[in-house]
Amino acid sequence: MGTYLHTYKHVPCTHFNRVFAVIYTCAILCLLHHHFLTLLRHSATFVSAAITASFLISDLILAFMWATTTSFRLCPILRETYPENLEKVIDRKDFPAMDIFICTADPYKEPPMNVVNTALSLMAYDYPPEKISVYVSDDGGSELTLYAFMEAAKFAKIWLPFCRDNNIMDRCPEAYFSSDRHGRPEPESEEIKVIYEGLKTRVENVVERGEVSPEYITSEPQRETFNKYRTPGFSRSHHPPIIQVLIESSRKEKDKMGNSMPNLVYVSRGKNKNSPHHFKAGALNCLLRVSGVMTNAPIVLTQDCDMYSNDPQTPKRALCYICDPLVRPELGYVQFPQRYHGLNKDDIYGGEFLRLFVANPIGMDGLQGPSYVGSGCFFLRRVFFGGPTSMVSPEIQELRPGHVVGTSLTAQSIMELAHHVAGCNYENNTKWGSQLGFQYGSLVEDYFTGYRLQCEGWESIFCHPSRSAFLGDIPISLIDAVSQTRRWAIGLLEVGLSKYVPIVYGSRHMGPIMGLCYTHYAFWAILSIPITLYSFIPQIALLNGLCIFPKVTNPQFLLYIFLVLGAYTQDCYDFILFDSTFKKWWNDQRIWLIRGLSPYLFGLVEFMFKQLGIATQGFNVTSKVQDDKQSKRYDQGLIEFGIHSEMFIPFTTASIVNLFALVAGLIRILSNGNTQEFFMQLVIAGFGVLNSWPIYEAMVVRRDKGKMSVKTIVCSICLALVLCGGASLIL
Ligand SMILES: O=c1ccn([C@@H]2O[C@H](COP(=O)(O)OP(=O)(O)O[C@H]3O[C@H](CO)[C@@H](O)[C@H](O)[C@H]3O)[C@@H](O)[C@H]2O)c(=O)[nH]1
Ligand SMILES: [Mn+2]
Repeated sequence: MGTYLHTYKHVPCTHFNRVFAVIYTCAILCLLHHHFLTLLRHSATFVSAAITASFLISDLILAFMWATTTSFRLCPILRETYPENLEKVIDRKDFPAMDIFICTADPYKEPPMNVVNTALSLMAYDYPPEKISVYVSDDGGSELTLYAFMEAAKFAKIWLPFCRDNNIMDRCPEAYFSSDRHGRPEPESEEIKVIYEGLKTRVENVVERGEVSPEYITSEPQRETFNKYRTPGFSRSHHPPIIQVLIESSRKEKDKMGNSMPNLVYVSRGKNKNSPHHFKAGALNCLLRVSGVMTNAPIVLTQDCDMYSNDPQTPKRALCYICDPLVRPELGYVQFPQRYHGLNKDDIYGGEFLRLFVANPIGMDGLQGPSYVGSGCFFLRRVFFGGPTSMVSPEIQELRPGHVVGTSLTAQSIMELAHHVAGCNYENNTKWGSQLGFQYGSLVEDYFTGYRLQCEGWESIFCHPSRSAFLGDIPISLIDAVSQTRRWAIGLLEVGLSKYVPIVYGSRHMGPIMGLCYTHYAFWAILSIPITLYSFIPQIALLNGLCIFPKVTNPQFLLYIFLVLGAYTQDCYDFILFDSTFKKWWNDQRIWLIRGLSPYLFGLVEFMFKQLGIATQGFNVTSKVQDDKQSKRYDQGLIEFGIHSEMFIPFTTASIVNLFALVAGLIRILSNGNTQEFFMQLVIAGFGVLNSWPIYEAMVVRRDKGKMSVKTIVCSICLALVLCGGASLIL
């Protein structure tokens, strides 16, 4: 292999994809043409015109989304890295320094013990420790999190040498101790486990009590620090900045074996009820500044608090691109995919987001590179300060990307400046959030930031090694899953309909195909329109004996079959191609329908409210707490409804209407023997019923706590009756 640091190859089916795209486009045009003609010629009544128009709109949206999806299939590439060759190109002592950012926002939704595990796994990277600085942003402003990290700092002195000396792969303690390790256990692992369990018990006790009780506070400086959280008027949304250096590498702080340690810094940025704090983007910008003042490493890794490292080689893989002597000067970031642990066998909530996190980035990798997905991304710090050829300077010298930090982190001048740049009013009248740092103005700051960077001319690379670089938590209840998707849908629309409309602005700066890729995400929410129309109109028409699709003998019928089967087969093929399974695909297509009828729909409505100035929810953090019974039901593959939510009503109503329609349609056929006319409507209703199976089970069969609530069922039945009854009056 020589001394290649990385190679790439094209995905095998690319030529086929291109040819298929042309054929499929022709078929779409035929269908749209047919819809137009019907609308013009055969719309005798208002009802038939309305039905034709709604299918025209639906099919236009589906065609548009299909075209955007196709842009990911035109030039996909697969890369490979060779970290074992890295040290032939660059000396270990010349590895660039790295600032690692971990964000957490709520000690009750994001248990501090998990955050600590993430931090430890990253501190234990196979990388010169003195070059690593881990910054933890605590948006929850919580002494619980700080306490957990104080304890973790002590444990790190044992854990890091243990991992290094035994060359452990699972450097996240929880993952290491809970995996069944085959063969001989590492020496000392039992003693370390006892120490780890002690740490865990203390942290969990403290979290349970909701405060750090006096017996856990061992020194006067510690007491002073915790007192900061207890001053009158202190709340998570209103407090001065708190910065605590827990491990300082240069202060000769050594681990148990006498080796250097990485820096570990806790930051809870200042907040004030009157100024917006911009959620995660605000937290990251604060860390960019604080780290800029303290270490100013040229490489920055952003990490969600639940995304622990699963492979200690990861930073070296990133260096394979960043330190490649032949690298393009526009390289801005290396993105690793978000992967998850604890998915159930067939991934009932489609939580893997295979398309979003694997297939699409592979598609964009052959163009200008993948979008940024919020976690697992190694940036060059320089990208946060303007385009590759047009530097934007920060307000103060110390924040410039090339600035060299001389003194110790804890020097008084440095600490003062760090507190200053972490203050809640620091950003007023500055360029942070627009021209500097992570972008403000969207609930998906990751997508928006990546998009703006690529428009500025930065390129990116997708690194997808076979052993996942990071593993995170996924939502294991339906309400969490749909709430997360709703937040994304809103955030994406915020970008899609801002002054940076991807199809116009994006295409102008990155070319039409990249523009289409970004457009695809921006308009997820409008998929709710065709999905909702197709879930109700054919079925209600069938209930009322109204035939709205071509007969089986009509050539138009073949067109429909080709379009539907073509899209579904290609979708399924992608899953198989990227090492997934048929069953996962099946669940994914079901959750796609549910998303259309729930988070996308609600996201679209909420976005419109937001435009009208009606207050809506902000960044609602996804819960990472695991309830044992709930986890068990998840592992059994049961969908968790449990509580009542208005978000469950549309798809439950749809499942009822589809069932009514299928039964009524079958009765009609049995009584007059004519299958031809209603065949397509029957198939659609049948497909709906097939997809709704778990919903019926949750309504009638299940007895566990995750079954559907009576309130949801009653509301949905009423709504279904109103819809069907209302329709029979009009039709
Ligand atoms: O005010 C906030 C809100 C959130 N977070 C952190 O942001 C991260 C992501 O939050 P989470 O609730 O896990 O959201 P997800 O929807 O699971 O996250 C996905 O979507 C987000 C954008 O909506 C991206 O930022 C994430 O990287 C991506 O994993 C977590 O570490 C939070 O602690 C903050 O630091 N401050
Ligand atoms: Mn998350």
